[in-house]
Amino acid sequence: MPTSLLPDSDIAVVDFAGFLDGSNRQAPVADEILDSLKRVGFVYLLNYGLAPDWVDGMFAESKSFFALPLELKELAPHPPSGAHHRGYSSLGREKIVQPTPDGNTPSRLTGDVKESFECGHEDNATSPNIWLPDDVLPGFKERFLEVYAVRTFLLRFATLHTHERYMIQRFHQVELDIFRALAIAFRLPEDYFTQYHSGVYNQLRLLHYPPVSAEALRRGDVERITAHSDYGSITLLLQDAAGGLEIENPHRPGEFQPVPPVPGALIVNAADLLMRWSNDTIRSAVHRVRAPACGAAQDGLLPDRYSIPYDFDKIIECVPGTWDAQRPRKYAPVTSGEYINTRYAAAY
Ligand SMILES: O=C(O)CCC(=O)C(=O)O
Ligand SMILES: [Fe+2]
Repeated sequence: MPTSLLPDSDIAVVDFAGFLDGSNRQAPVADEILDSLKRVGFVYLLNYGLAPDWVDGMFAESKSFFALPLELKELAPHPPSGAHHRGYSSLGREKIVQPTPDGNTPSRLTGDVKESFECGHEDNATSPNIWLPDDVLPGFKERFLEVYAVRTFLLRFATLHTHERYMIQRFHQVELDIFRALAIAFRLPEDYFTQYHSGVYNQLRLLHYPPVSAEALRRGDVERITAHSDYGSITLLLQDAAGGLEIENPHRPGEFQPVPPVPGALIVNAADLLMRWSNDTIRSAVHRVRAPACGAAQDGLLPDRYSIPYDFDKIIECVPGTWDAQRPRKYAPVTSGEYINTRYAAAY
């Protein structure tokens, strides 16, 4: 059984510590994660391996970036095409769209009420990073890259290597741990998924949703981020306490339920390629950011919301055990770069 389910939600809150320290590597931790991803496509992880003060530092970094005047943020402009998804996108530039079941991509006239900054691995030659000039926000680039590769001392290795320090890719390491758990839950070799996740094609996004009228959001006149499913394999999402994230109710399509902030938790949500990879046994849930049930100030405005999604790529053929003569493979193998670039290209 899941560690717990939130009230009014089907999403499990799973303590990952036992998996990381090796004391609970088999079921139930791995099974709970897979179970929640199959039922709802989302799971919360506690004690997932990133220190709370480091996460706070990421949000502080994000706030200093977005607090810059527009003309300075525009010194790292996102290119006109969404296929090169890097740099700064001002309010309304990104218009997330969800393909219809027949595969068409609708176009949108107005953009999401959010601004974003995207960055990836420095070794990704197909989508080079776009940085601000060094003197605009000194140290920003270095601190950002630290997310990918940082010399650090992780507690969980402390007992094994007490006097060494490790070059570690922090988010990437979390990703690999989650995929190890998923492989165990699928009763596959532990490296079944990790071998496809080099980390080079991953991206980190800083998102800022400025104050907006709660009423206008509820009426659907404006969107913070419109209903969509994610494109890659999984997304790791850090959200602040503002609220507003919702997923489509797995039992009542078309209705949405909140994914409320859980202090200290990382949200893990399965994306389209993992759904495809699992022959649709895992859900890639449609989600959006609207107005939380409470939270608007007296003037009717919702406060700022900051979130930090990190997502992945690679690719992708149906996992053994999810298909057989009765339930044939639904999808041919696909390379994720190709698939993901098509989806981002449609959003600009
Ligand atoms: O801000 C959020 O919490 C949602 C972000 C999101 O869904 C995305 O970037 O795909
Ligand atoms: Fe998303």
